[in-house]
Amino acid sequence: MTTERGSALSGEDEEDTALGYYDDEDDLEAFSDAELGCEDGVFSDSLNGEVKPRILLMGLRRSGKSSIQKVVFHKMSPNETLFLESTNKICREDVSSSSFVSFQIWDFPGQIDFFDPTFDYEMIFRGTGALIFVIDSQDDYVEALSRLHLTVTRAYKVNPDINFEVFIHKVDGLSDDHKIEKQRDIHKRANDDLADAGLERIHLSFYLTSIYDHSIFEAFSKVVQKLIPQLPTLENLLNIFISNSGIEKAFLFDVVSKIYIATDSSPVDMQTYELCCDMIDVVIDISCIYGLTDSEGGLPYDKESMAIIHLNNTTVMYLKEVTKFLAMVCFLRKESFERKGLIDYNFHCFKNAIQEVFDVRVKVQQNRKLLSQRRWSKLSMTNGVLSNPH
Ligand SMILES: Nc1nc2c(ncn2[C@@H]2O[C@H](COP(=O)(O)OP(=O)(O)OP(=O)(O)O)[C@@H](O)[C@H]2O)c(=O)[nH]1
Repeated sequence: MTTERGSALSGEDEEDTALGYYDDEDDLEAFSDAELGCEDGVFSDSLNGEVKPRILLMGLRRSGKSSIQKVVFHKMSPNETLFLESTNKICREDVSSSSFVSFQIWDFPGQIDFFDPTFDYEMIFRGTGALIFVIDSQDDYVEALSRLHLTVTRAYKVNPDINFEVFIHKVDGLSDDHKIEKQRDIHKRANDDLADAGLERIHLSFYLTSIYDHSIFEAFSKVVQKLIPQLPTLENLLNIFISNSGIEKAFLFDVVSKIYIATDSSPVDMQTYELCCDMIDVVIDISCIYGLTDSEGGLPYDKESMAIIHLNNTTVMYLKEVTKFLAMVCFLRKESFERKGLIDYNFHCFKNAIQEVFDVRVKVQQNRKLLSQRRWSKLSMTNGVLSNPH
């Protein structure tokens, strides 16, 4: 049973948790509701009370599901995905890298049959936070659309709270006009199918993605953000921070996956996001080469990690460590950076506030843990009495 791995990853204080990207392959039939600890819309490890949203990766064969997972969470280079073998069973992976980024990804084989009576799709959808359906935009997508419709309607019946996310994938081979055209067509057809079935209330979100640029990271960021209950608080804190520090834009990044878990309320443009990703790469690469002593392993990122980059258009990029796996990346004008003391003081207050949000989360988890332990011991007592009446 794999929940032990989940427990090992998610200790009481996740800040102490080792970088937690784990591979785990299991036959779905091996799971039961009780073992997985399914609750409404989320996965809860029955022993440690950790609640992890589940993200499903679905779509036709060769649409690019495993490549997405490998590129975003395993730092695989896009070219290497050419050699990935077809997935033939469900692969489950725990992603628990930072205080706020903690979820499970289930990668499904393309040929899975929902109507197979041995396939317990109700159990799977009941524990799901987001369903990502990947459509290969370079292929004929008629079959993918009918599959999308089937999957979404089935899932919605079981769990109307699932976020449905459609990745129109492999758009690297398309011109800009062609991309927009494809998105419009897929959007229209998918929503028409739902309307014909009287299911207009199902909301589908669409993203143009490719593993060959940052679009896949940006799309994944948006999917993950919807699953972070503290998101409004984080956004609010960022808004307060930037308005008091003369900063134009600030992102809170998970440094391992380069998923941004929050940003202030001004709009995000792709170029800014790409610059942030590049800056994180530079910091990690330089630290890897010059920052690690021989005895150290793991991520070369700590309390001292910070970087300042002056761009040639009078913009300054400022990166600072927030927690073991989170970094703040800010954009500001050269003039505003002259008040670095004020920015650092405000950043200090921001960091404390984040810590408080995190403490509340830990408390909730501890309470949940106590509750589930009590339930667990009650259950084993009852079983003991039943099986051993003497
Ligand atoms: N051009 C392009 N090719 C991609 C992209 N993403 C994945 N691919 C390629 O698509 C092929 C199939 O990718 P996989 O990740 O194995 O697809 P899958 O959906 O997991 O396939 P199954 O395991 O059979 O369900 C590979 O050759 C990838 O290199 C992309 O964004 N652009």
